[in-house]
Order: sequence, then C-alpha cells, then structure tokens
Amino acid sequence: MPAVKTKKIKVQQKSIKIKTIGDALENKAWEKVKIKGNIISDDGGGFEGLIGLEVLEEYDPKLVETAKGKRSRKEKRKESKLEAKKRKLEKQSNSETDTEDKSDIESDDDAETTTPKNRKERLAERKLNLIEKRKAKREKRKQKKNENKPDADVQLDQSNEEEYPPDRFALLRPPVEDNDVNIETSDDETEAPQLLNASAISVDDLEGWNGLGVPQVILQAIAEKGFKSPTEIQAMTLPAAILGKKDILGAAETGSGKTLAFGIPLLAGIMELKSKNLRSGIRKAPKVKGQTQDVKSKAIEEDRELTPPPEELDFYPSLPTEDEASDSEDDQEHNGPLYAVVLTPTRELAVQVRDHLVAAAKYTGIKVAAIFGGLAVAKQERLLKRCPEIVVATPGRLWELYQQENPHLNKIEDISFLVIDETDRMVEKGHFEELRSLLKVLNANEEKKQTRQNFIFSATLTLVHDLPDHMQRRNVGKRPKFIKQTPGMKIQGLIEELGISQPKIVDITRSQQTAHNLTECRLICSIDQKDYYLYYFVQRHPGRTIVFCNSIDCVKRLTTLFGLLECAPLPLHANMVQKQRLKNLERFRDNPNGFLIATDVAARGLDIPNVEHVIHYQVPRTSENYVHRSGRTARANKNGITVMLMEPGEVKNYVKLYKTLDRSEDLPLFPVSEKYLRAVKERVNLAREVDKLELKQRRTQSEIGWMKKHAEEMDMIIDGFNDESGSDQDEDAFVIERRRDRMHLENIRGQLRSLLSKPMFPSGFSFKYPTSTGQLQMPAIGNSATDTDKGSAVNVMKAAIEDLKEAKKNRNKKRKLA
Ligand SMILES: Nc1ncnc2c1ncn2[C@@H]1O[C@H](COP(=O)(O)OP(=O)(O)OP(=O)(O)O)[C@@H](O)[C@H]1O
Repeated sequence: MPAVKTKKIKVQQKSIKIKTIGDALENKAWEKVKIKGNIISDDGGGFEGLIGLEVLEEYDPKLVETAKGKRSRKEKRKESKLEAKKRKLEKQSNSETDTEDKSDIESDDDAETTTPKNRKERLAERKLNLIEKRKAKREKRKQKKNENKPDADVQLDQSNEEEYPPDRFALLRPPVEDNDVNIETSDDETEAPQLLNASAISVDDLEGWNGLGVPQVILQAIAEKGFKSPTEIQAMTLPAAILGKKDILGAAETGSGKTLAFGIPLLAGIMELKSKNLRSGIRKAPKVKGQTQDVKSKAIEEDRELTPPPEELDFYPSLPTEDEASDSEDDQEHNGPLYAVVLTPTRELAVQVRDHLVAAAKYTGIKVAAIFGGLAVAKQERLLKRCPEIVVATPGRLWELYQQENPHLNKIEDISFLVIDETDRMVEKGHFEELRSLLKVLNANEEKKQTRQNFIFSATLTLVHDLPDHMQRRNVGKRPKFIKQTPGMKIQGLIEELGISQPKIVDITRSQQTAHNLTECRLICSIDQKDYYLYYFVQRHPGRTIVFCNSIDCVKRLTTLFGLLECAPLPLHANMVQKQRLKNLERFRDNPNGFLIATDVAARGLDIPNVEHVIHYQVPRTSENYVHRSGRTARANKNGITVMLMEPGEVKNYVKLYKTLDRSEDLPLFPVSEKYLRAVKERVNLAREVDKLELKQRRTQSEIGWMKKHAEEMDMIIDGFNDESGSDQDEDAFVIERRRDRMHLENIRGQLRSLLSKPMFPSGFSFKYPTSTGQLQMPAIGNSATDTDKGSAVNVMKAAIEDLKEAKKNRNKKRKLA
C-alpha cells in the first residue's frame, strides 16, 4: 500500500466499517467524508475535500476513524509517538530547502507537538521562501526570453520542467495561496477565487493551476481567456478527475465554472488516449462489485500505470496543422474515434458548452461538434462526418441520429467520457426519455461501463424537497410511512441510475443554493400591476435584464406590450424557430441594455456576461427553477440582483420555495419610488390599449380575408369590404366602425409616442427612496460612484437592506427600553 502524506487530517465520520472496495461500494462508498486539509498520495491523485470512502481505504485506512474496538487508544498513541519520532529525525536530516515539503506532510501528531508560534513562524518563513523563489524563477525566465527567444516547442518543454519538477508530490501540492482557503467547507462564504480577468495573460501567471494535472497546451488556452487561477469547484475536482480518473459528481453554485471542471479533464483524457493511440478506455481495470482484494490491488496498480505524469500529457505528438487536419478529415470519414459525449438539456446550452470546449481545446487539435434539434439533420450529419472527438448534444437529436445508424454516433457504446450537465433536470421523470434509452446503450457492456469516466454536474444536484402535503398528512403516528429524501439519497439514486462506479463527490453549494453575491428581493403587487412594476424597473434601472415567465403565452404578451413601449424586448421560448432563438440570444449578448423575455428554456446554464438583473415575472414553479433563473446573473463573482414579482395567488408557491431554499427570513421588498408610478401607469395603459385595438384589427382583417377568399371561390360580391376606397359604401355600419377603430388606434398611438419621447425620470432625479426609518435614503456607495452606479438596482436594494437592519435594531432598542 503506498505511503500517504497528510497534513492535519481529520475525518468526521463516526463509525465506518469498510474493509474492501467491494464493501465500500456496497456500503454506499460514495458517502461524504469531511476532511480537513489535503490528502496527498504518491500515486498521482490529490483527493482533497469530500471524497468517496474507498479512496481513503485504498490509501490509508488509518485516516478513517473506524468502528469501536478496531484499535485500542493505547496502540494509537504508541503509533503516533513513533511517527512523531520518525518525523523529528527526518526533519533534522533534511536541508533547509526542504522546509516547504516537510510542513506539507505533517501528521496530526506532529501538529500537536508543535507550538502554534513555531508553526506560524514556519509558515511565514515558507511563504517568504516561496515568494523569493518565484521571483528568481520569473526573472530567470524573462532573462532567457530576452536573450534568446526559443521556438514554441522548446519553450513548452522548458516550462514543463519548471512547472512540474521531478518531485511528484510537488505536483499534487495545492498552490500556496490556496493553503489559506479552506476548501472543505460547503456552507461557509469564504472568499471565492478571483474570477474573470478577461484579458489574456501569460502562461507564467498561471501558478494557481499548478499541480492539478492540466496539460500545458490547455493552460495556454486558459491563459488566453485570462483565468489566472481555477475556481473552487475546478480546484477540487481536476486532480481527482485528471490524475485519479475518478467519476465526478459536482455541485457548485451557478456561474462557478463547472463547464471547465468537466471540460478540462475531457480534453486531458482524450489527449492521453490519443498519445497512446488508443480509441477508447480511460480506466483500464474495471472495479466490479465483489472482486477480491488481489484483483483490486492489481486494478489499482494498472490504474496507476494508466496515469502518466503531466509532462507526458503535455506531449501531443500528432497535433495536426489546420491544413493537415482538413486533409486527414477527408481521408478518415467516419473513421476517427468518438471519445466523449456531453449531454445538455437545451439547445442553447449545447452551443455554449461547445464554444467553451472549443476555446479550451484551441491548441490540442481536438474537434468538438454540437448536435441538437431544430436545425437541419443533413447539416449535422456533415458535421459528424468529420469525426469530432467530442460531441455535445441534446438527448433527443442524439438518440434520433443514433437510431438512424449514423456511423460516428454508433460508436457511443465505446466512449471513454460521459458528461451529463444539469443532471438533476435531465433525469427528471417525464423529461428526456431519450436519455434513458441512451444510458441503456451506454451501460449495456459492463466492462466498457467501468472504463468510462463520468461527470455529473449541476448547481442543484443536492437540492431536496419537503414531502408533498398529502404525504405529510399521512405521516402521522410513530412509524412514518414516507421519508423525506436527503441529499445523500438523491446522490445514491443518481449513482445507481447512471451507472457510476468510482465517484468523487464535491458539494460546495450553500444551503440557500443561490450564488453568494446575488442580491435577492421581491415586489408584492396584484396581477394587473405586474406590468407597471416591470416597466418601472427596466426604465429606472437600465442594464442587461432577463425576465422569466412561466408560460410561452406570457412571453408573447409581454414581448408585444414592451415592444409597444419601445423597450426592444427579445423573446425566447420553445415554440420559436431555432435560428431565431439563437439570433435573439446573440442580440441580447451584444447589447449592454439587452432585454430578454424568456421561459425556463433560458433558465439553465446560459452564460451571458454581465447580466445585471433577473426578474421573475411569476413565482417559479420549482425551487430549482428559481435557483437557475436567478443564476443567470451574479456569475463569476460579479454582483447581480433578482426580483420576484409576486401576487397574492402565488404566496403558496413562494412559501414552498422559501422553505426548500432554507431561508429563515422573507426576501426583502424592492423599493419603488411611488412618485413615478402614475407616469408609468399612463404609458403602460396606453400600450395595453394599443395592443388591444391592434389585436381587434388583426382579427377583423383575417375574418375579411377569409370571407373574401370564399366569396371569390363562389363568384360572389359582398358589400362593405372595400372601405379603403372611401366612396360609395360610406354608409355601411361595419365600415364606419372599422374606420372609427382605426382612427382611435392612430390617436392612442400618437399619445403613446408623445409620452415615450419624453424622459420619465427628470434629469436630477435624486435616486432617494423613502425608507422604513422615515429618512430619504441614498444608496450607500463610494463618493466616486457615478449617477448610474448610484441608481443601480443592486445598490438601491443593498441600501434598502441596510436600512431594514437599522430599523430592526431601533425597534429592538425601543422594546428593551420599554
Ligand atoms: N478559472 C476561471 N477563472 C475565471 N473565470 C472562469 C474560470 N472558469 C470559468 N470561468 C468563467 O466563469 C463563467 C461561468 O462559468 P460556467 O458557465 O462554467 O458556470 P457554471 O458553474 O456551469 O454555471 P451554471 O450552473 O449556471 O451552468 C464563464 O464565463 C467562464 O468563462
């Protein structure tokens, strides 16, 4: 058994009786274990955070607090003393430069014997040393570059050497900055790593990515994106996925970089297989339930053999140039292997995931294609002829083409990687029946199933609901009939349903589920008033906004209304032609004041930068929808606000949502300046009137058209249809009414136009709101803030929340005094 080097390891699991991997699997080996610090193993896997128990079992059973009586306390103490002695001896014999390594491999006992002061000093010293070293390295590199600019290949090799010194433990050590970040926490709000520095940076600046096993060619693409360091979910899953070849079940808040958390391992794994000229297989030795220990140890050995050091992953000998690639494409029609399938619930998400993968694969020569419904099958078949190594698809179209025996897709039985994005949505009953059919095909061969690496991701993977009312009512008495599902049960269900075998589970969602920098609030109003408040909001707080509705009809109505109000709304729903859907998304992306009105088809996964506001025109039907809709803003550590418009009939849904999302307090109310509501109402009412009259006109028009057509067919002449001439049929009542309607419509249109040409909020609008403390509140932000900043919905709401807190304090004070 390989030695394990640990730092301050503490397993918080009370009684676990697992001796073998078989046992581990049978005993829900995926069960969460919280580990403080990092387990660093010498077989190439860094298994930080929450991990499957079998990992612990394989590397060091001592790390698991076993059931009572396994080892006596005395024995334990004896052992730890011995270890402490050993380490002391080692320390003495090592040179000063090894200080860093030693502190990383301290055991529990070591930590006990060292005084806190010494430890602090040592850490400070280590940091200083590191900074010095890095400075020296950087300068060396700069000098080298300036002196003699080597060609690209040589440069790659050199940086490999520097990034990955021969000491393999160094590869697995987390970046130094990360030492301060407690990555094991799932509920706390420790600062997330800095996201989105959109300008390109040099690969040298990517120290944060060291030790995760990311090949250099992928790092190059990451540098171009400006991603200095991995996000938390990436840091926690990449080593286990790339070096440990684990299946990953990942839950992290919306906008936290889950796409690359599975995208990078896919690309790294494919590069590895290609460099070995293998068409499939990533974990050579399957670990099947009930295998004997001997076979298992052998499997582990072979696994290790399959995990090359990252230097090897970086070497990609057959990287074709663009010309070569297109030549070879023609030669190898339908011949190239299919390595990975990524399944997404919506077409737009498939396009987006493809784009993210293409960007990360820029220097790898790996081809990616997106296959989804709504576009011509022939075109997609042409794409598949080029044998993309990765196919991103929606289940429906993939299954359709598979059934039509598309030669490339017929290789899905052999794929080495399967990703199911937004998994909880994909496996919902009644949706994506094709996914179940696909899974049957994928899991038909047990051996292939075991070698395949699976990635299961969603922001709401571990979100569970209360029992429905009727079940709760029947759950009386001592023995409850129904049990509320726990996150563990949900995960277990997914593992069984999807056929996952070697999972690492990472759940870093907060119990509230939404993104940490999202400001949430609501607006209570009647159904009729919703349009007023929505119009008020978009006028008062310009910025990229998505409005979510519960139905397509609602999207259509709002699109017409807000079109009349000259807000340039862009609709997005499932009944639209696919090309138009993609075009509208593109337009929304390009306009900083874009205004998208969508159904839940846009709720999941879409990553549109700088969406400032998400408005729920209706209370979402499920908590998942609320989390994902709201997650279109406040992405990548940016601020964002979500406002829920709520009418009395929706209170029940709101309460459910509030309970499921573990809220202890009601969402605060968004402040509205009533003074301007009259102007808002006037405009919206006129627009509604125009809408009504236009609809009437359209109906009459189509009736006339229908009657004219039939009259022509029957060679009949009907009086009163040709009112355009304005001559001999003036006396016809029908014609007169139509003419009146038309004039009325023109008149109202004119009024609306005139109102819309004037600004609704006069210049010098104070941005002040009457507050609950009775004062006029100015959004609390720095002096240098521009007027637009002051008026930003997030700042207005934050100020209102502060005010609420103040008011509460005052109330409590008064109560105490009384
Ligand atoms: N390491 C990184 N550093 C900076 N930005 C990153 C990093 N990784 C990803 N991003 C950016 O963060 C944004 C969100 O990423 P992504 O779409 O993968 O989030 P997600 O977790 O999948 O969200 P959702 O749950 O909504 O699907 C993207 O714009 C992506 O480019």
